[in-house]
Amino acid sequence: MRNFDAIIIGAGQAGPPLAGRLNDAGMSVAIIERHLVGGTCVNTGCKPTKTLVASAYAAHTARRGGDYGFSVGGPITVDMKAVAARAAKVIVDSREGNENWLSNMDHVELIRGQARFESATEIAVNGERLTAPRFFINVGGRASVPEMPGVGDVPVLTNTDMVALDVLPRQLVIVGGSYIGLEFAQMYRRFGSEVTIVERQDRLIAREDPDVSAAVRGILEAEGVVVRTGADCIGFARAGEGIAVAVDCADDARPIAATHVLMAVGRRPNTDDLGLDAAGVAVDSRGFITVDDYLQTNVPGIWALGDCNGRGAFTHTAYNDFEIVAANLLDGEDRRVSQRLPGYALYIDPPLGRVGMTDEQAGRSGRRLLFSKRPMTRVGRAVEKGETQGFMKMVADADTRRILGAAILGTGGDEAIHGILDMMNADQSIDTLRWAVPIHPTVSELIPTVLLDLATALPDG
Ligand SMILES: Cc1cc2nc3c(=O)[nH]c(=O)nc-3n(C[C@H](O)[C@H](O)[C@H](O)COP(=O)(O)OP(=O)(O)OC[C@H]3O[C@@H](n4cnc5c(N)ncnc54)[C@H](O)[C@@H]3O)c2cc1C
Ligand SMILES: NC(=O)c1ccc[n+]([C@@H]2O[C@H](COP(=O)([O-])OP(=O)(O)OC[C@H]3O[C@@H](n4cnc5c(N)ncnc54)[C@H](O)[C@@H]3O)[C@@H](O)[C@H]2O)c1
Repeated sequence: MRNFDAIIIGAGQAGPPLAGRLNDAGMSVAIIERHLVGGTCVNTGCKPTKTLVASAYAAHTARRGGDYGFSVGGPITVDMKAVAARAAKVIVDSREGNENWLSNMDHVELIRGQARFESATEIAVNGERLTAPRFFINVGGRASVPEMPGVGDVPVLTNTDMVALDVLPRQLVIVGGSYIGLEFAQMYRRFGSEVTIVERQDRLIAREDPDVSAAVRGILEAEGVVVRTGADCIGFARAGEGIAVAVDCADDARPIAATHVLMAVGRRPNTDDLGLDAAGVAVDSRGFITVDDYLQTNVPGIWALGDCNGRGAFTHTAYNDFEIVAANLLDGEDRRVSQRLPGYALYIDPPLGRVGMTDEQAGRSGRRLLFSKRPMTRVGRAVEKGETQGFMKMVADADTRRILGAAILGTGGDEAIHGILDMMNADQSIDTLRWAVPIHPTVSELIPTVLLDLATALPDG
């Protein structure tokens, strides 16, 4: 039995920076990783997808050359081997950077293998037992492939397969119309595939307001992505060399022909093979580890960080989990998850930047509200770039004069949203930016204008 001051399970987005802080505090740390250092984000998530999105954007812009006054002298075709190689390099560089970072920590040992709790104070890895007074679980999640008619009879891809694909699917059917589904849908359409999104709910990305869902759908359909919402009878069958994907229950409904099927219907936590029972760590009905506001599990000395605790599903929330735990343990602070503002981006083009409540959530909060909305056709920077799809909008509390939420679906929306996110984090009134002098021409320069336009009803109702 080897003894450490701390054991971290999983080298994803929270584990390595936590190892760094504990190391700097002089603690001996074992960090266990069963697969690839960097976890989902680096190897099969954010990094490769945003690299692929960039390739798709470049191809799309080249096809739009005529809009900008140039031509490329022939049809734009995509070399999927080169596209995949570019993504692979970004992955490997990032992973190696993470590995080097960990190996340079004097008191940290990276152990490759599957960790499993034997008790609340012991884990087994590679047949060896390790013990520590503190455990930090950062095991992340994986794509969920639910039981659906015929799902076991056909090959089904997940994000892990998609980022490694170096061929162009002729007919790609994507089940699930949220972050993963929409990002892959647009990029593969731009690479040249026929793409159909099949979504069970009656609109895409249904956690957003209906106007956001509708605009996102319009953006994708304008590029030739087929969208089938309200899909109530999804099923799969082999059809010759390909796959037939049933969508609707109607008797006369025809299945969609696919060469490839991507399953993008959510993720499940990697908690089923961790021996949590032996440690007595509680999970919820979906397997997410139950934590309190400080990310402590029900067992003293065991914390859970990142996707596996169900309190966030993003790299920045996993990283913030590390910041919270480190600040409380090492800096004597009182940081809590409930202090975190929800913010995220959807990386279709143009991207959707989001912070705080949707209009619908704000409406349900019972507050007196102010709304403001501006189409990107009235944002100079968007006009100049020839990228005028989308809008920016905001909802605020009429009494406290605080912004409650905002969405920027438009060029640069993933960056510009931070002007609002920072204001909300600083708990500033909507009047604060009255005399700000933003830089022209930017998308952000319209944020004070949108704030000044806040009114009790949107112009369109
Ligand atoms: C396609 C896709 C695109 C995404 N894009 C974005 C984006 O643009 N922006 C964003 O913020 N988020 C994005 N995400 C989400 C983001 O990747 C995750 O939120 C983030 O990686 C979570 O980090 P984590 O540390 O909790 O878990 P992970 O990164 O999943 O790391 C967990 C690690 O634990 C290891 N592990 C698991 N069980 C064990 C065990 N028993 N023993 C040892 N090791 C174990 C795993 O191998 C893994 O390396 C995306 C996700 C996907 C799938
Ligand atoms: N830009 C980003 O930050 C980014 C990008 C990709 C992934 N992610 C993370 O990855 C996680 C997983 O993304 P995701 O898109 O797979 O999941 P999700 O949970 O966001 O959405 C799943 C979608 O699939 C639909 N769905 C569920 N079951 C279905 C079924 N049986 N048939 C048809 N449709 C069904 C849901 O209605 C929903 O629209 C997200 O929570 C997100 O945090 C983030």
